[in-house]
This record gives sequence, C-alpha cells and structure tokens, in this order.
Amino acid sequence: MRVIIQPNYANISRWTAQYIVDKINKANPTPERPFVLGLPTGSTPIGTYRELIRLNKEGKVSFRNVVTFNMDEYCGIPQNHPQSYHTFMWENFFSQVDINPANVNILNGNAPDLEAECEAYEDKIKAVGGIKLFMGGIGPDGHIAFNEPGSSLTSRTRQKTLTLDTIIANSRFFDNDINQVPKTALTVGVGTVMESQEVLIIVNGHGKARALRHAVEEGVSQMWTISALQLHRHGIIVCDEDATNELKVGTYKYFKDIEANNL
Ligand SMILES: N[C@@H]1[C@@H](O)[C@H](O)[C@@H](COP(=O)(O)O)O[C@@H]1O
Repeated sequence: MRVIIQPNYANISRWTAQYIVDKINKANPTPERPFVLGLPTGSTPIGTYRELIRLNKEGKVSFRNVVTFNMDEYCGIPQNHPQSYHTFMWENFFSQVDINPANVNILNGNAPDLEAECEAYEDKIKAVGGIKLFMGGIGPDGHIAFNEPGSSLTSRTRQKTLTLDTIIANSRFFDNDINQVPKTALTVGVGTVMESQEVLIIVNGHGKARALRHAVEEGVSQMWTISALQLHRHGIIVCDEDATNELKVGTYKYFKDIEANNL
C-alpha cells in the first residue's frame, strides 16, 4: 500500500487529479478501448473534481473516451433530488467536462427491481473490461462506498441499510434532519472495488483519523471495510496531515520517507 501524506486538502486534490490525468493520458483511450474510472461522491472528492475540471478546460486531459461507474446511490429519493448522487455528480463534475453522457454509469436507486439493477451494474463493469482505477473516500467509521461495518469483504453491488452513524453524518446534507436521510442505498461491494486494477482512497481531516489508523495499522476486518485495501496489490491512500493524527510516529515517518524518495 502507498500512503501519500500531503500538507492539506488543496494538495491532496491536486495530487489526486494529476495522478488520474496521468493514468488516463498514459492509457491513451479510444472509443473501443476506453479508460474505465470508478468515482465517489461526498465532500472529500470535490477538490479533486475541481482540479480535473480545470485540467480538462486547459486541454491537459480529455474525458471523451472515459467510462465512469459511480460507487453508490440512495434509494427512495428522486434522481433529481438536490442530494441524490446523480445530482451531485452532474453538478460537481460531469456537466463541466467533455464526457459523453452515454459513458456515465450511476446506479438507479429507484429501479423497479433493485436486485436486477445491481446485477446489471456488475455485468456492465465486466463488459467494459473491469475498472482500471477506482477513486473513493471513506466514512468516519471506515466504510467504503456504502459498505457499512459488518459488510462482507467479498460483497458485490447490492442494496444496503445505512447505519445510524452514517445517517447522522449525512444528515448535514438533509437540513440536519435524520428523518430526511434515506435509510438504504445501492452500493458497489467491497469485492467490486477491490477487483479494480488500482484503488485510490482520499482521506482528509481529523474526523477520519481513526478510520485511517484502521486502514493502515490494524488488521483486515469487516468492521472497517476500508481495511480490505491491505489485500489489494495497488492500493493508494492520499491523506492530509490532520488525518494522520492517530498513526504511530514510526508509521508516519516510514511513509513520508518512502514518498520523499519517490517524488
Ligand atoms: N457513500 C459515501 C461514501 O462514498 C463517502 O466516502 C462518505 C464520506 O463522505 P465525505 O467525503 O463527505 O466525508 O460518505 C458517504 O457515505
């Protein structure tokens, strides 16, 4: 696992966006051989999306031959709800870059048959050759996508019930009213994310420090689903100084030293 420790959120966003851009450009994607990118929502990736938009506008990268799969979507709120992940993605990213809307994939949390929707999503990922790079964030309890504590580490796309912790954390987007937060969501599984060729997780702020410790220093556990990243051959965590607050000094120094020699 690589752990890239950046001074602050702005640096995390720049580093991550540049990493994605370099990967896309190196792959030199075509309509027949697109670059397949997994994407998250949440406040964490907003800075990265802004950077990607800037780099796209400056002509440093094109998303024309990029196919995207989003991690998750709430069930039971309309697609055009201000807090749906569809709305989030179009407002914060897709509408501002040159992506082909036909290449955007987001789970439909209102599909008449949710199980069939999830199966079709997995099939579509396979049909395009799998995800090359999955970018993600984590919840304060270490969940990845909506794979709440206790989720199988080999899980696939399915409907999940949100924990009270997540409902409370996400209520900030729903007038701080937990009753307005959807109780379930469709989400890719931990197994779906781990099958990607590379997984890049952004972690920022003191609020995620405990989760980062579990991701890096503690054992692999279904109670901290991000810890599955330890089993991935190409896992990268990009974090800020505040998120490292609970790491051992030795762990912190080790990763700092490695990356100082890398860059
Ligand atoms: N399903 C999303 C996750 O994909 C995201 O990582 C998490 C953290 O959100 P934030 O980045 O706002 O802290 O929120 C939600 O639970």
